[in-house]
Amino acid sequence: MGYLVKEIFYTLQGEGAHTGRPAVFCRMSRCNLWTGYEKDRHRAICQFCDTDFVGTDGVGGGRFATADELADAVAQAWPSVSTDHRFVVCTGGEPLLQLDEPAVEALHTRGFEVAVETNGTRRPPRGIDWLCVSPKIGAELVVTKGDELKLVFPQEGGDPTKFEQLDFRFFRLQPMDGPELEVNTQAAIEYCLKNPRWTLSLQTHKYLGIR
Ligand SMILES: C[S@@+](CC[C@H](N)C(=O)[O-])C[C@H]1O[C@@H](n2cnc3c(N)ncnc32)[C@H](O)[C@@H]1O
Ligand SMILES: Nc1nc2[nH]cc(C(=O)O)c2c(=O)[nH]1
Ligand code: SF4
Ligand SMILES: [Mg+2]
Repeated sequence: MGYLVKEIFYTLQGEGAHTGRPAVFCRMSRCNLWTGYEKDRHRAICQFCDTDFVGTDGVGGGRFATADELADAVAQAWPSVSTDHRFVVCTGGEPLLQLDEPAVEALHTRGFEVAVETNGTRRPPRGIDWLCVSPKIGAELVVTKGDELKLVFPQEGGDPTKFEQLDFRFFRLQPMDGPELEVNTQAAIEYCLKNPRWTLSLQTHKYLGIR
């Protein structure tokens, strides 16, 4: 068993409410909505993924046998020994296939606030400090409350009004990256202007040229 991790790296959170905040990203391997192989993309439930989450071969990646080993690797990526302002974003792939309560506890023990980016198809363990759910049309959403709902926009059959009654503090539209990014960004801007409950989330790291 253990935890399979694609990569662990330190950068600024690029998206959502914590945009600009220094964070260690712990990108877990594997997803339940796509194999991660290009040959399978056309038949995946989630077809627009911008991420390589296959294997454990990225910077800082590997197989960590225990929660303590995983949390030690995350702590090692934080630039100072000071535990002030420590922040980890668990993402993937789909982190909730692997992230469990012992891992969250081990990260807390090392002074980390724990954020998660999830597709919302798996129940989160207790103790997560910031839960960002990004629903995928065609996949059952089981996580109906959290801190931030970040809808990639537009998605066929993904009218934002479908999500407005859920129990989140922030509702964001994130333009779908890909060949239509510019058009999608304009559409998201227009949607937010007309429906002010929704606010724009840009993938600022891509504009800044950081990871
Ligand atoms: C790679 S996913 C990993 C976490 C989780 N599997 C999920 O989907 O939320 C991280 C974030 O990137 C978003 N994302 C993935 N591909 C995107 C794209 N082409 N354009 C905009 N956002 C995208 C996801 O919706 C999610 O909010
Ligand atoms: N800088 C930066 N911010 C991010 N926010 C969410 C990301 C993700 O892939 O989950 C991500 C990422 O890959 N890089
Ligand atoms: S659910 Fe997340 S990690 Fe999985 S394929 Fe979609 S965007 Fe990528
Ligand atoms: Mg990303």
